Amino acid sequence: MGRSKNKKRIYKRDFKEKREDVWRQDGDGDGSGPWKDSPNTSPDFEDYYQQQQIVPEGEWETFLDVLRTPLPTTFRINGSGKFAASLRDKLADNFLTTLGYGNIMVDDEILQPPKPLPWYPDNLAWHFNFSRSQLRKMPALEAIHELMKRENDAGTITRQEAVSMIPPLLMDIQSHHKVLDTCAAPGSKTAQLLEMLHNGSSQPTGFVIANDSDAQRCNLLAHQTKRICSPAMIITNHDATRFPLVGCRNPRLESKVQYDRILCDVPCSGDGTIRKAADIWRRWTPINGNGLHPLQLRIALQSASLLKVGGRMVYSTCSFNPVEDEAVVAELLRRSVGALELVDVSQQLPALKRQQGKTHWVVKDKTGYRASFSEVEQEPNHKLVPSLFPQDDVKNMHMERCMRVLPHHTEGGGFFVAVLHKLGSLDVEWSTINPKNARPQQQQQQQQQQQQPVEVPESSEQAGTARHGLEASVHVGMASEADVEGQPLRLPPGGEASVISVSDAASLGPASAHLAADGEEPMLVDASGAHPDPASAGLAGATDASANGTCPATSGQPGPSGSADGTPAAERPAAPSAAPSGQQNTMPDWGPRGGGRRGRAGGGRFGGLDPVTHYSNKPSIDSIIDFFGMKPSLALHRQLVARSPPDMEKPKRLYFVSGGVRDLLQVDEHEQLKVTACGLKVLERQEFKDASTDCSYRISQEGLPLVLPHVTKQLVRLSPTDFMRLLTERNCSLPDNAKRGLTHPLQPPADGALPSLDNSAAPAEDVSNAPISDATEAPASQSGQEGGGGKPIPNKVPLTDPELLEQLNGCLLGCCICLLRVDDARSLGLTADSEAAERAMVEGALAANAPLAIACWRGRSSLAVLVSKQECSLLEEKLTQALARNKPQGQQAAAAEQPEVRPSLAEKDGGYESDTEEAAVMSSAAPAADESSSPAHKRQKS
Ligand SMILES: C[S@@+](CC[C@H](N)C(=O)[O-])C[C@H]1O[C@@H](n2cnc3c(N)ncnc32)[C@H](O)[C@@H]1O
Repeated sequence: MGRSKNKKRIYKRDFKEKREDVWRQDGDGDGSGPWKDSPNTSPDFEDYYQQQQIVPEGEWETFLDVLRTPLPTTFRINGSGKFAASLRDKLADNFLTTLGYGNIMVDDEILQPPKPLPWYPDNLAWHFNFSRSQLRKMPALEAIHELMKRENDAGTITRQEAVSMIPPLLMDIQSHHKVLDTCAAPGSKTAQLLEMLHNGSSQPTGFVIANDSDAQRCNLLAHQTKRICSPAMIITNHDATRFPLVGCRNPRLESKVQYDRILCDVPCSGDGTIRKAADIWRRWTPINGNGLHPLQLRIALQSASLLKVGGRMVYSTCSFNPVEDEAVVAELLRRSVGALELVDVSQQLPALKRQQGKTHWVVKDKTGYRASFSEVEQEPNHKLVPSLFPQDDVKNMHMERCMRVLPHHTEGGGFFVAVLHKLGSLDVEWSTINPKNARPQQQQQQQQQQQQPVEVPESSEQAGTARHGLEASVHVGMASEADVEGQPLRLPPGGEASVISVSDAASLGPASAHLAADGEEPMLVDASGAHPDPASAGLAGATDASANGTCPATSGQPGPSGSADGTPAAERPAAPSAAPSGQQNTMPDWGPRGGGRRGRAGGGRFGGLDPVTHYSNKPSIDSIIDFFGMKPSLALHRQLVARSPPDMEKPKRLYFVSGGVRDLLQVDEHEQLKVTACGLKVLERQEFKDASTDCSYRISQEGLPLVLPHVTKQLVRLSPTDFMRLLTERNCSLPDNAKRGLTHPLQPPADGALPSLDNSAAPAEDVSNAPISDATEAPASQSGQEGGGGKPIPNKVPLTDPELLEQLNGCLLGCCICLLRVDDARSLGLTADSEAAERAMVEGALAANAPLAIACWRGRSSLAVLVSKQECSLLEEKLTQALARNKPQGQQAAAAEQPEVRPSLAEKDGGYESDTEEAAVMSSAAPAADESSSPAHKRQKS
């Protein structure tokens, strides 16, 4: 099948990391940002929403007034449990000591101190409302803002709009759940979902798929979720209206993956964010909502078909508009014919004030308001579809269970949420979206929909109002999911093939028509091209590989979601974990996904992206296990993947995936999933040969929080002084008695290039600053020092702590992990040991509360860090703060009297202004006890 004209070729570069500055203050009400030229009024908007009666009587003016004020800044403390609670208390304490207990007056205006969101569980989400000019006027406020930025960088908090935190809280995520986030970028909700998945399990058996149709925005997703350090995440790049139903090829099987939880946070007109994006006032038109409705509906329909029976789906928008909200939900319920119902969540988040969903609304087009479709159906040129309108059946759908959150009720933005439960399989009635199968009355309706294209925004400006809405629909059909090695994928009889077909899509409006136009097959069709007969499916619960047979690929392994008896995977006895080191790996190889060499070189199923394949090179994995003394609790043999052709012996990077992700990839043998990222990078190739090891990999800094609890060798514990010194100098020499001769020289890569450092974490310049000049030894010219090749580094006092040297002597040359001594870490209030690290993961606070540890290189005569400068700065910051916090009282007071100017991370990176005032205000900014090695001390000396 040829490549469609409309398909956009995707390259790896589309997924390169680009960082969003989430702390940038948009529209802070002081004349900067989008508020500057905004009219803050729109007769159309006001008229439309008064007609819709979305605001309770008597509150209209307050509603409008609040919409014209900027949105407060809100953040969420990552994770849950003890770690999150202690950070919450620390922040609360910091706010109080910085701002005092009384009111804050700026320009005769009383400002409220930061306070917790009343409805968010355990006070783990906070908000504050200071404008940029207020920040400037009061250093204490600026200090708070800086603190937030630092904590955000360290991964302990996430800035997120308050209302956007609601959907995940209503999803009841458990660690064995298979979760799909259909429209996930930039990923604030995905991060929340992942934390919830980890709550209670360091290696959950479930997973989260974060999907977005926009390749560039998938990259934002990767960034947003990276700091969670979760092996249970997959990022995919599909049009959610055609998200593939993943399954085995074996025709006897019904091993289709369906999801326990699905979030449809769909593209919408976004007028609920008007306090943040004030230009919406100027660009607002009801036509946006009418145009987005079909896309939203198709995403919801496809999602519902991928939902497990018994599963929960949340549909949400940040739009006030009933045609994007209630109308979509109503049509979804209508087509499900009882297979879906709205869940009553009125008792959840009791402190959250909300409005019930509506049973009546009106639709507006260019000619005016319309109450029902019958008013327009005779008009030749109308562009409205029946599902935009309320119909009689809406009254029986419990629309009061939907919730609309209004800004003046919550001090936040506007939001709409509906929680749905799947009661049974979506059978014949569901497939009536295909006109061929429709009942006569429905056929008539659908023909009308087909003939009358939906009204869409006309100008590009109008289209731009939609939050990643219509513009995203041009991504439809980037890759042909229909074609598996030239053959349409066949479903077993009875497959719940409610995946929307081309003709279905055409019946739903212009974006769908585009689908049909590109001439692709539907993703899952039976041999005749029609939907298989779902009535015979009995499929609803039969989502497991084990339901009717055994998938050869998973033979002997539990299916991805549970057994035929419906027992969730998590409740079944665990499958044998990793093959212990040295033992035969009993895991059958997955076989090449997607039919072998189909990566970039081979033209690729998803042109430009190498396939994700199981890494099963036993000798290589054994050597890693042996070198680092990895415990069998980390199932390296079973759960390592690489982004490379399956026969590549030593790929550059190895990623660890959770059992759930592994099962999913294994079942997705047709490589239907267009995976742009998955798992956690734990190992990077390192070209060296030492007499004592064949290990070709070093541990990547990014993967340390996950790997560390399972490592028993190559661990080096340092005092805070030496640890700080290592972080600031990045390369420390060793005294003569710790120098090592080599039986076999370590070999630099063939091209003479530096071993690659943590590429994703380190920008290119950091790599050029890498402290190792060859694979054997710490730096020569690159770190501005002499040395290398075993020569001592002049002007450097070597590390001399005998205990440390003894440990280094016990290490093999090569990668080692440096971390704080257990007692020191504990007394500084930092995570110290593997048990605590495990607990941090179990609480979903992964990276942020991992032990202070750093991947290093034990060379012949030096110890050098293997991470970027930025990474070192973050750790340095964390240690400095811990040392300052734990200073004896007297020293803290002295430090407060004579505040020292400590270079903030931001300042060092050239990102923000100097934080002189902050240093004066925040006790945590006082210099470290370890004066000689603190950055401040170094600066003073210089
Ligand atoms: C409202 S945003 C999602 C926000 C996100 N859930 C979060 O919490 O950060 C909508 C997203 O849907 C994506 N999108 C638009 N059309 C889509 C489609 N057909 N399939 C999948 N994603 C789509 C956009 O690229 C955009 O990132």
